[in-house]
Amino acid sequence: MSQPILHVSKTADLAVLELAEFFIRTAKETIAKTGRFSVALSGGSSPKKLYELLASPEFSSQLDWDKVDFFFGDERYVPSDDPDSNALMVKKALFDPLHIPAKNIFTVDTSLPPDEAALKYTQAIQHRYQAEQVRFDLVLLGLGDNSHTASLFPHTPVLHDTSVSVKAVFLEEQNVYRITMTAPLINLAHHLAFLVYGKGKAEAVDAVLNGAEDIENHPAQLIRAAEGEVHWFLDEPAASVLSV
Ligand SMILES: O=C1O[C@H](COP(=O)(O)O)[C@@H](O)[C@H](O)[C@H]1O
Repeated sequence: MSQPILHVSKTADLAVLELAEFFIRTAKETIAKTGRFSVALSGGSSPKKLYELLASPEFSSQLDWDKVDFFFGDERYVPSDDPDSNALMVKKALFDPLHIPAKNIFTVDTSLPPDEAALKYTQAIQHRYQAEQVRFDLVLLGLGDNSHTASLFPHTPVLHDTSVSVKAVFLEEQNVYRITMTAPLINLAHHLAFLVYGKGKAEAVDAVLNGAEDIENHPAQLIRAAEGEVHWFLDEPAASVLSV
């Protein structure tokens, strides 16, 4: 299993720029080899800058976006027009500006009950890959200050789920459901890329990368590429307590 590859930039904007360049390079190489590029996007607030940069003329002109299939590593269990929706954030930042066709966007149907939404999403992913093994070309990930990634939150049953699928998870503290890819599904990706910036994430970054194994408290430790590479795009504040 390969070691994480760290890309530490002076500022958040520079970390986003380096990840945008990595995204385009990886997508072009994959499309040249296979004809398409499948990516599972992360949500929350950190990646909004990335999606807006990818939608800018400087970057959007570098890729045949019609050859990209967009999925979501996780989704909040809210209506599609809810401000907390990851898909709505990406729609505004990337899909609408680039006029991405609906046929290439695979979102979680949160109008269904949580478990049905998760099952339907699992089936949508399996259908896209047909009989081949479900391996995303790239999965983008964030990191919460509590070491969650996607919606793999501390002390939730999904941390021990060994299936290659999407599951519904109930977050007792927030009294909300989330829909998330399991770690085994994420780990099958050819490339995994975390985007983490800000001093508030520094302790979590160090605990995940250098701390003792403790997936209950630091679920992002579950992210270990089966055969691919795990990249961390960090700014200096987020990397500031990394024990060398
Ligand atoms: O709730 C979520 O949190 C993580 C981290 O978000 P960030 O804004 O702190 O980077 C995000 O990756 C995930 O997609 C989202 O649902």
